[in-house]
Amino acid sequence: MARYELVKRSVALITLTNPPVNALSSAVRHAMAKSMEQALNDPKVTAVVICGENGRFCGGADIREFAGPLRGPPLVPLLDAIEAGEKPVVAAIEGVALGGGFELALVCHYCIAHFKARLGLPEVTLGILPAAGGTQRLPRLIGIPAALELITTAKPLSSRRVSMLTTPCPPDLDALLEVVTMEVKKKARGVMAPLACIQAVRAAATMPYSKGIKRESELMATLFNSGQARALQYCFFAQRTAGKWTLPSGAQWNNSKPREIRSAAIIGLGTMGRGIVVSLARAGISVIAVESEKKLLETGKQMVIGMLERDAKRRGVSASLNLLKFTLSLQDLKDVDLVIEAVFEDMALKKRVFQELSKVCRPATLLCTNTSGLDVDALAGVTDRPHLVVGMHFFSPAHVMKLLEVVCGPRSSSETIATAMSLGKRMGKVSVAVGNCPGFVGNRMLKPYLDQATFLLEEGATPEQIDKALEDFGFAMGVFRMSDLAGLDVGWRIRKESGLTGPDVDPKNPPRRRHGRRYCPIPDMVCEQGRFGQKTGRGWYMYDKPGGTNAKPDPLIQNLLEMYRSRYAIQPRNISDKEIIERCLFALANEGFRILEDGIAARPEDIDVIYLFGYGFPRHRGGPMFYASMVGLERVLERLEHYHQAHPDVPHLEPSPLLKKLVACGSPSVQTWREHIKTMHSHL
Ligand SMILES: C/C=C(\C)C(=O)SCCNC(=O)CCNC(=O)[C@H](O)C(C)(C)COP(=O)(O)OP(=O)(O)OC[C@H]1O[C@@H](n2cnc3c(N)ncnc32)[C@H](O)[C@@H]1OP(=O)(O)O
Repeated sequence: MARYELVKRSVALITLTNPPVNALSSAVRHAMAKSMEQALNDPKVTAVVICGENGRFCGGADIREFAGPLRGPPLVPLLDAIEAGEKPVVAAIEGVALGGGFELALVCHYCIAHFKARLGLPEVTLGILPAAGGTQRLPRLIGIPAALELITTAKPLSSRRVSMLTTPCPPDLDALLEVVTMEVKKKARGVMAPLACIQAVRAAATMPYSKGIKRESELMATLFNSGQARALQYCFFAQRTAGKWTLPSGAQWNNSKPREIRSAAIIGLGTMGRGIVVSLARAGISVIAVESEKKLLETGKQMVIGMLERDAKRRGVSASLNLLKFTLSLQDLKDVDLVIEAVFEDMALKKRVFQELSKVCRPATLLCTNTSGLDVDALAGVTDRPHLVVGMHFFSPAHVMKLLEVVCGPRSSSETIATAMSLGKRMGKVSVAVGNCPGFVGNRMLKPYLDQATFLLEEGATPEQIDKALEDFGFAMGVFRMSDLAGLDVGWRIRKESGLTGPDVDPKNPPRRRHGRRYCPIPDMVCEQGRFGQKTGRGWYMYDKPGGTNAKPDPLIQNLLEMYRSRYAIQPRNISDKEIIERCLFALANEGFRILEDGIAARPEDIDVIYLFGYGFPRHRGGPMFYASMVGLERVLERLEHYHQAHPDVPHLEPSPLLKKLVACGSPSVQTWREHIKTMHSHL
């Protein structure tokens, strides 16, 4: 846990040895305390060097230990003792010095850092604050403005006995803190940890060290047991768990070898295709982009080049334009390692593309589809290599959004899945393996969520009221603003294709029940007026111009809602924010439980990661499944039963069997749900 060596008969070298990141677990703290004592007591030792094994100084406290009672020596006295020691202590930093690791470096009298080392205080991302002296020593060392920036983000430095310094303080401290508070509130709506960080730094500026450190620990005590801290720490592990896919066959992330992908092709240079080309080129992969018409090819080419050049400028690197080739001919794809189809969301068209690819590409080429919800296996079925077909569902804009759903068809081989997952990682995506069903995980869950929002409109709410409730909950965008951004015509087309709406529907009296369940025709009525969202300058809101982003409530929508309600004799009622949140989010989580039952997602963490990275679910709420567990499964069940009784024609509100089962088992923690799903069927 910490190795002690005497070097050159006078220097004690203490090496932290806790792979993979040398986290400060209780065993490490214990070993460090012992080693420090040995060094300080040995008259031969004139100086101490602390470093970490395997090129990593220290990743901070062991986050896994947060869930249990404190064991072993606490960190603060250990660090205070190092700082106060009579012998000079040097932190030799390679790799990372994060959180407690950085605070350890801060108490050392000298720091030597490799130029590639990353030093920072990421505690806020876990819903807590740097409570091993970080908020007290850092402002003393680098001043309030820089410390504030680092504590709410991350950065470097070194010195000695920092707690003895006075904090350099700007004359307009209150104004500065006010500005930072406003910024933090705007960026991280409702998140407690950054605000507590600001209070702790205020203490560094206004109190002596002994009082400041006390304030730091009080603030930490409030955060440490908060639901937000639990949610953010859950997210940290969920993100890492999500990459660890596993199939019922036993094939999984650590026993399936991905293929090396050197060249790829993208079919279709629409918004999605362009984003995927940029992501691939940025990852250093040669890309051939294919379009069906010269004009579309030229437009797509110019857009891709512009995107890559702007991106390279921002990152201070040169744009990898030499990796790109643009063509109108599928014949050019005969030698590529992998193809991603990103054509229009039309099954017949996609099938034609896959049949063509089967003929053109060499037999070993992987064929992937970027469909957002169509049957991946039906596409595999028209090829000569169903085992090499897999879904790679990117989210728009694909060069920005981190999420990638890797859709495993029943015939996708483990090597194919491993390759798609590994390619996603190489492109900097958070990849989650999911099963094949309409809408996969993300879009399948979106339906009940959107349905509830539109039912609430019928019953008396407005788009802005619903959006405000969701934004106050923490979503970056409410459901109607998000729909305007994505384009309302996409859902309209899908509803038409699935027979839910179309020319047979009486436009004057559209029925409110379709396919045997409640249906809200308002979204269709909005589309019939040519209101497709931001791109047309009108949607659920109005915008200054087509493509505008500044959403304003539109009196025409208000009129439409009033006329609609009076046509169907609906008496509008006052709807509380609580009802909005419960109906939208419990319906969302309820579908998540069904997805787990159906074996479309392997674990709740996968669903939560999809919602965090693909749908703007607030991280400090942990994701829909974690949120349900925090509310209490019993309460979620009771509320769903209540709403289902009030709306029996909405099957999505009927509590899922898995939710009932978990409640019957005493509402176990989200991390153990998997044990209760084990016996169920898996589509992965
Ligand atoms: C009070 C609070 C105090 C004093 C604190 O210090 S709070 C902790 C502050 N530290 C952090 O938030 C750092 C968290 N870790 C990371 O950001 C990254 O893991 C890393 C930059 C250190 C390394 O990144 P990378 O090389 O990509 O590796 P992974 O992220 O995949 O991690 C490898 C495995 O190590 C586990 N891990 C990482 N950090 C910790 C930690 N601090 N405590 C416990 N475990 C940690 C991580 O979960 C991975 O585990 P497996 O998935 O492989 O099982």
